[in-house]
Amino acid sequence: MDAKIVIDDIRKGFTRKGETLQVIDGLSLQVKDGEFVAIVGPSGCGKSTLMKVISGFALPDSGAVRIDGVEVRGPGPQGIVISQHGSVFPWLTVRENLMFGLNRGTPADKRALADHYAEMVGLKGFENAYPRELSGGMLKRVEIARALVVKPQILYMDEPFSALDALMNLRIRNELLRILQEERHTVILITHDVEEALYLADRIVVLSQRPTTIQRTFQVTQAHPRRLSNAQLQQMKDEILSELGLDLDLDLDASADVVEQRQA
Ligand SMILES: Nc1ncnc2c1ncn2[C@@H]1O[C@H](COP(=O)(O)OP(=O)(O)OP(=O)(O)O)[C@@H](O)[C@H]1O
Repeated sequence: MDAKIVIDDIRKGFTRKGETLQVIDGLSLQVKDGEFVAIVGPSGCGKSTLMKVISGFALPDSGAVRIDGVEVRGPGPQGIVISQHGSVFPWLTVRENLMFGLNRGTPADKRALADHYAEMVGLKGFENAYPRELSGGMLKRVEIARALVVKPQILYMDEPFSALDALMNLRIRNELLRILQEERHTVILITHDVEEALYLADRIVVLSQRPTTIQRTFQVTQAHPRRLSNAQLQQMKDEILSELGLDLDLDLDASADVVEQRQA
């Protein structure tokens, strides 16, 4: 099957006061229709820049991104970005926020669709609430519903759950998996959280330090719901952390040394 998204040898840098900071250095990746790809990488390596290029919010200096064979020259209707910053309008109710991006159908159709998605993310009964009346986790669910209601083919998620507490993070991950089972989207997720990637993704791409390119990819074949205590997933987690330069055994040894030195 042809790839849904083709990222073809892209390069991207930023020039300031005559100095160029090279951020992406010849990166190629293909994402299949309906695939869930997670991207992890060292802090500041260029993950968000990559996401902006893939979603059309920034243009590469060279190379190209193609969706269904068509080169991306700007943000398109087939994809929606969910970021950590949030884009819920505070002056609109939950229902109005969900109806905002809908431009087809009668007002009654739009309302019914908005309410369906509010229910899907567990916000039934809060359709008339304003964002200020919701918790952080509920707001994030409005955000997800707002992205899903327009039925995008592609979800671009840049650290979408990083502002949430651990429990809400787990709940929303499960919510997302459930929705993805019902409605097939192609997903690209950027995350700092290796366990989140292991829990959700079909494939995990590890980026190198800046200027970034793909260092290694991991195929995650375990069926959902996954148990992170699974030996293969644990092994993969160790390998990914090691790719990221976070070798846990070494780090523990190093910190034990420090403790011993302090005690001496
Ligand atoms: N618009 C811009 N102009 C100049 N430099 C930029 C711009 N956007 C990003 N950068 C620089 O590009 C580099 C990569 O930034 P980016 O935000 O893509 O990294 P990241 O991997 O997402 O970071 P983090 O892990 O902290 O979320 C950084 O050094 C950043 O300062």
